[in-house]
Amino acid sequence: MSTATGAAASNSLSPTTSRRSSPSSRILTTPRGSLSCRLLSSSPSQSPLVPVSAMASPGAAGEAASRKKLLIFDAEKDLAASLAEHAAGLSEKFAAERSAFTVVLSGGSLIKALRFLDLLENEHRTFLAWLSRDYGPGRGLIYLFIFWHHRKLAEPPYLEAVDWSRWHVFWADERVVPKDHADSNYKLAMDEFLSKVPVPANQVYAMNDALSVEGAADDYENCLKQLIKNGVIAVSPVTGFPKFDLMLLGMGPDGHIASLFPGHPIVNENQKLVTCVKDSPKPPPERITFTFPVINSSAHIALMVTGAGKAGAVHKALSGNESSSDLLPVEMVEPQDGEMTWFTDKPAMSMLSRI
Ligand SMILES: O=C1O[C@H](COP(=O)(O)O)[C@@H](O)[C@H](O)[C@H]1O
Repeated sequence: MSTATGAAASNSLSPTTSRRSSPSSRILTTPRGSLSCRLLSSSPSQSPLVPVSAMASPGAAGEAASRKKLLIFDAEKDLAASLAEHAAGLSEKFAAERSAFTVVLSGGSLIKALRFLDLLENEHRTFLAWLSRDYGPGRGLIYLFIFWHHRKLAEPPYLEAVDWSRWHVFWADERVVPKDHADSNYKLAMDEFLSKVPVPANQVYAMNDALSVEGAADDYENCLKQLIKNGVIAVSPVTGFPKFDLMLLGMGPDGHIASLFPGHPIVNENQKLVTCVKDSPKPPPERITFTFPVINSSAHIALMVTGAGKAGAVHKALSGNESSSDLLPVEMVEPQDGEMTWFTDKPAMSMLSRI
């Protein structure tokens, strides 16, 4: 059995998750291959999970196992910490290797999981509440004094350890609305994440919101091509498409990723880097999105899927009962020149049976 080498175990930048979690590892096999599976739980013996169904091809499964990993967390904060460690570790690796770290964001719930800052502050609040309750308000006040006094040291390690100047930030998809609109993925990321970390503003590549949906897609594709010429974005020698260092994806309850929706013809786009949709089933209707060849050429894909509302799509994706002509977009995420890690929780996995 191969063991998942998730970020929590491998990254030296922060010990937070490995300190708090008690991991156990398994292989999750599916008809379309297998996933190295790590169950991260504060009480692993009580944790349910994990699905196994017949493996179609041992050879292909072995290859897929090395490319796909599944992490299942008990608590949202542990998932967020592990995702943060994963991103920080890759940032360190790529900044050293190629002086740039190209990161692709999505919208939705993923962004909440990237809020590195709130994570530790919440932990301080919890610790403070415990200290005050069990040892009296005096101890709580002393801790509060030390915390504020050493506030810079107490801030999450990423702020100091990550070389944010190497980050180049993109979006896997964007809703075609003004940048200050509540539906904008750019606004969400700026408000919740990018405004809290010192990524240089000229390395944040937003969609041009002054253009039509077609114009915005072409403009974003041209932006990518220019950055390939400049050497900021790598190219996959396997696919010939841009190879982003880290692609952060979420998944909708219907199994969509980025703005690639089930049954929409653009899921079959195999030439363009960026395309558009004018009839998105989820509002707003006009969106631009990376195509599958770009997504699947990434060096690292992190797919964050949490909550019971996603359990149906997760079940379909990981149990593989449907014919290949009926794949959900999430099932079409297949790294061609890299690896993929699912960051999930137990509610999202709840429709899958135990091993
Ligand atoms: O519309 C979108 O939805 C997906 C999933 O969002 P979530 O809130 O269910 O996690 C998101 O990944 C995508 O970027 C966004 O445009």
